[in-house]
Amino acid sequence: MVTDRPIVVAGAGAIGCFVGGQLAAAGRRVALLVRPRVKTEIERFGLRLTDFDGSEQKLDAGRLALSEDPAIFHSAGIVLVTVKSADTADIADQIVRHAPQDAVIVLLQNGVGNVAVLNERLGGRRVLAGMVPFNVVAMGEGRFHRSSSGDIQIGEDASNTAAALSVPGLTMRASRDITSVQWGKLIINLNNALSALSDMPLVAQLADRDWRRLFADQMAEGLAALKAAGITPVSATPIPMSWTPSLLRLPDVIFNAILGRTMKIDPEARSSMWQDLKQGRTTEIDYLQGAVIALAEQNRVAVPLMRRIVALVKEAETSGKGSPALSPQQIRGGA
Ligand SMILES: NC(=O)C1=CN([C@@H]2O[C@H](COP(=O)(O)OP(=O)(O)OC[C@H]3O[C@@H](n4cnc5c(N)ncnc54)[C@H](OP(=O)(O)O)[C@@H]3O)[C@@H](O)[C@H]2O)C=CC1
Ligand SMILES: CC(C)(CO)C(=O)C(=O)O
Repeated sequence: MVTDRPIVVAGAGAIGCFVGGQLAAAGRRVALLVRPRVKTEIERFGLRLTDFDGSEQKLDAGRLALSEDPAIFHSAGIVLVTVKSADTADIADQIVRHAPQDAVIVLLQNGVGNVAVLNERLGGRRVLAGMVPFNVVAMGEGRFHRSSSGDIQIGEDASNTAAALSVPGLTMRASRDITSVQWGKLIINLNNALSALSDMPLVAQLADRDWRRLFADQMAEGLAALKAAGITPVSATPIPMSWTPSLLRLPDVIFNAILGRTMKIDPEARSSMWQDLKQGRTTEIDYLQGAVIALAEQNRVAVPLMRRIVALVKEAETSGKGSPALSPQQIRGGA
């Protein structure tokens, strides 16, 4: 059975180390395909997984197999793809070369296009799309901090892979409509760019009505583009998608009371795009805003704010100086 074989994390960074670490802590056989710097970090410090609720797990490096060699896929039962979207095609080619034909491939990535890239390259293999609602920040010295709540969702399958991957501290739920769930997450991920441009932690940013109005305006453009394309996103949060822009525009006191009751986010949460700018890496903007802009173009929907945000993120990528720490007014600038 594939579930008796190791779970291999393909490209372990923030999400891969946290998810792989939770599975290993629960006694699953886990192997991480890692870059040399991540391997050295884990070998030196082990893994320390901290959570927004204050819980913590520590694992010695010996509890996981670590390698930078894709031959590590050779006996995989399940492969968790946790690379950034731009690396999906490369990792797919490595999976084709090294993983057994019957391994189940599960995508734990943002964006909606990765599943097609994998299906195209992995023709005939079992590929399940997924959606990770929570935030993980790589804090250094082997610490990976989950700073917000929510359960991972993956596509439903006959073998119930979601149940096979659920352990204490990490629940995966099966979804019958994972594509709509991924679109719902993409709409939330439109804020990754604002978080990256603001240089603010998510909690501080969401506590400020000017930032929320900007997020709501961008989200309204996104929802209009999806509607024109006939896509009905499923909310990735406990709040229905169609209410979210109005909710974001509410005064601080009311918004904070609703947020506090529906989601847990701690002060350390930062979007993955903020982490990319900080580390001088190319962001996933083309796979997030880019996917919506493509739909908007096909359906002649105007998305001027989103286009301006893409231009600002690209400028920040080119400058290589991390977040430009812009204000909402500076971002609105030419839109
Ligand atoms: N971080 C978060 O809070 C969340 C992230 N996500 C999504 O999850 C996905 C992963 O994000 P995240 O974990 O933050 O990304 P990271 O960049 O932290 O992790 C990806 C890791 O994969 C490595 N990698 C890429 N290709 C290979 C390869 N061929 N062999 C070995 N290692 C490789 C990267 O190394 P290198 O950088 O050197 O290429 C990097 O260390 C993204 O789609 C993101 O949008 C979703 C929800 C929340
Ligand atoms: C923060 C979060 C969970 C939502 O925007 C995310 O998906 C990311 O950082 O990429």
